[in-house]
Amino acid sequence: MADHSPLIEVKNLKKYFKVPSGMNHAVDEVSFEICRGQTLGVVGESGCGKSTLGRTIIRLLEATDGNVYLHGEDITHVKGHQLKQAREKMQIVFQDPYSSLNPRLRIESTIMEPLKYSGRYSSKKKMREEANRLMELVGIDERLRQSFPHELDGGRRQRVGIARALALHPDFVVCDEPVSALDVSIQAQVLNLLMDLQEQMGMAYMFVTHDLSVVRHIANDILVMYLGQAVEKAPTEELFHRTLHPYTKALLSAIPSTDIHKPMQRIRLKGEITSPINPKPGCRFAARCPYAAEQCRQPQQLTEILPDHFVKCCRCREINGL
Ligand SMILES: Nc1ncnc2c1ncn2[C@@H]1O[C@H](COP(=O)(O)OP(=O)(O)OP(=O)(O)O)[C@@H](O)[C@H]1O
Repeated sequence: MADHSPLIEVKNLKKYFKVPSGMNHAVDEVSFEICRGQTLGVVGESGCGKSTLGRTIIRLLEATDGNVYLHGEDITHVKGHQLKQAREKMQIVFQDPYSSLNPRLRIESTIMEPLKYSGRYSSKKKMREEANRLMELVGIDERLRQSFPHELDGGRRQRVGIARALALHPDFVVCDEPVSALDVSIQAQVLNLLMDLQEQMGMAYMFVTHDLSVVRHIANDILVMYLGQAVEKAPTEELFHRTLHPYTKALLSAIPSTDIHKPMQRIRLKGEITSPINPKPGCRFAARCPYAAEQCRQPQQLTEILPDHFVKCCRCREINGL
């Protein structure tokens, strides 16, 4: 029977950075859940807080406020042994497989590192066997296992990054732009590998990207971020077919249409991007929004406008004729 309880639950998560001119609200009250075997795509422009969100959830950064629950257990501030356990269950695949791999470690040793750290293996032989199993799982040829990272191409390096992330059987994986540094011809192979592994192992993915065609292919649900906040969240096809937030409409209009009968009208945003440092309480998109009005100066709530379709825009019903 399918398990519909959330594997990972994020509630009102905030991550602020202190900067000389004030506080950068990099992640501001973001909430969502992901169930086992499901993928949440997180999209938005550069600097909107996607990576900070992922890193805060898996405890690479300390949350300013809010909570993260893994299998229902609050792991936001756990320490010591509990933190080690939580970290093993939550892993990350980085964008640039080259800079995230130690150039002096051979591939096999790279994959054995987390196995060593876990203390779960009684001998080097057992660790090596497990590393070999992992390399086979991600399709790294036996002849490449003693190579150094610089001897592999980008796609194979990313396979190593994936094997390393999966070494301790995580339940939740943040995939932070895992294919954007790769050639287009290799991207599909790595995406298919991630999807196959998810099917076999049942992990939940948070898939960070600015490439909307990638996310449409891989995600069950999509969360759109703008300057640290979630502005729209819906199941993937619902979001593409019934886009409700003015920012998401602009974002999707940038994807080239494959339907010659429905050419997409590109919406070009004008106006200044609001600063994430000490932002005012109203809608952060208002300065660039063609529908901005007086009421947008008020704090906005993420509201369920249609079943399972949430939007943070007080004019949403009006501008979409709902
Ligand atoms: N260590 C840090 N100290 C101060 N500010 C930071 C730090 N890390 C990120 N930021 C700021 O937090 C905000 C969100 O950055 P983040 O890298 O999470 O965005 P992103 O959406 O992942 O961008 P990209 O797609 O370019 O990776 C930005 O304003 C960034 O300048």
